Order: sequence, then C-alpha cells, then structure tokens
Amino acid sequence: MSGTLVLVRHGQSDWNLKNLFTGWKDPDLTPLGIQEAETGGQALADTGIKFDIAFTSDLKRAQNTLKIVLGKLGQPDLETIRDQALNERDYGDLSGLNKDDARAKWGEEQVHIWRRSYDVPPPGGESLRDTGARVWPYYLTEILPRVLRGEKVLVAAHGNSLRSLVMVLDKLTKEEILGVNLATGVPMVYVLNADSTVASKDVLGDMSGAH
Ligand SMILES: O=C(O)[C@@H](CO)OP(=O)(O)O
Repeated sequence: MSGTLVLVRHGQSDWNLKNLFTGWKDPDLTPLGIQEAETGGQALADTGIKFDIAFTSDLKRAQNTLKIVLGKLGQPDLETIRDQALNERDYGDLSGLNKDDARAKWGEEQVHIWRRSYDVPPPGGESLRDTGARVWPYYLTEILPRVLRGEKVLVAAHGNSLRSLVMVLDKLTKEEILGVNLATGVPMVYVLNADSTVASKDVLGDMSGAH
C-alpha cells in the first residue's frame, strides 16, 4: 500500500518581507503570504486529494498557512498535530537581524554558508544537520507510519525544516542541498512506496523564484 505525503512551506511572513532572519521567532503571514497559501491550497484542492491528518509546527506562520489550505480543501476541521519538532531551524544569534546587514558585516559567502550549508551552524543556532536531527526522527515515528498505512498526510512547516526532509526524500548530497530553496506556499506531493522510498514527486507551483 502506498500513501501520500504533501509538504508545504508557509506563505510569506512579515519577517520574510522585512528580510529578517526568523528561525524560532513567531511573525504572522503578510497579505501576500495569505494569498500564497490560498493559491497552494487551491492547487491541492484541484487534484481532488482529501487528507487523513495534518501536521504543523509550533509557529503561527505555518499554522495559519495550514488553516488557509484546509479551508480551500473543504477540510477545516481536519485532525491536526502541532509539534515544535517541525519548527524552523533555530537561527541563534542571527534571529531578528537583517539579511543584507549580515552580508555587509560577515560577507556574502559566509552568510550563504550559514543559510544553506548542511553542517555549518549559524552562531548559537542550528545547522541543517541539527535541524534534521529533530525533524527526521519525528518524521520516522509520527508521520511516515501513517503514510505507509496508506494515509494522506499534509505537513505545513518551514523552509529549512522541510529542506532537511527533502534532502533525505530526494537523496540529495550535502553539496546538492546547498542549491535547494523552497518557495513559499508551493505544495510538494510525494507518493511513497511501501518500502518508504519515493515513487513520485509532483510540485504544484513554481519553485524557480525561491531564494
Ligand atoms: O529566516 C528564516 O528563518 C529562514 C526562512 O525564511 O530564512 P533563510 O531562507 O535565510 O534560511
């Protein structure tokens, strides 16, 4: 039996708009972020999918994205599990700083390494590997068993917490994950085989503008 796993990054947040490192801070969606969640939700609704359960983080930009998507799906009361295991990567001392100011201070390359490398943590924060070390066990114990039972599972979370999952699902190397950026509000539909490998991946939107 194979199940379906849909991953969606939250719509644009207020701090995405202000170009601030966010991490575990808790800004809400902007009007554009609301629109992005609506567009992603509509794209999912158009596939005719009905979910058995949803997961989200402890942060309101992901929770509110999920709420909007579930509204579009006509499943506003779907059972939802919230867990901080799915939170964004903790940006440590960079949280709240402007990304361009950080580039001016530490250099373009260093900031890119902090943002996108696999194993270099930002000062006082989590590397992608550290993030994966909490996301992946949660996925294995709470999410994957349901997918393998044939359920359809929706996960609304964050750019880097989802990159840590995508890295493993798509079998990407440390070098390959450096170039991966997830667009806000664009659902990724994975169908998994019974052995938990990926049978197919369908991206319902445009990832090319993500940065
Ligand atoms: O600020 C953050 O928490 C993340 C996601 O918006 O930023 P980045 O894309 O730089 O990892």
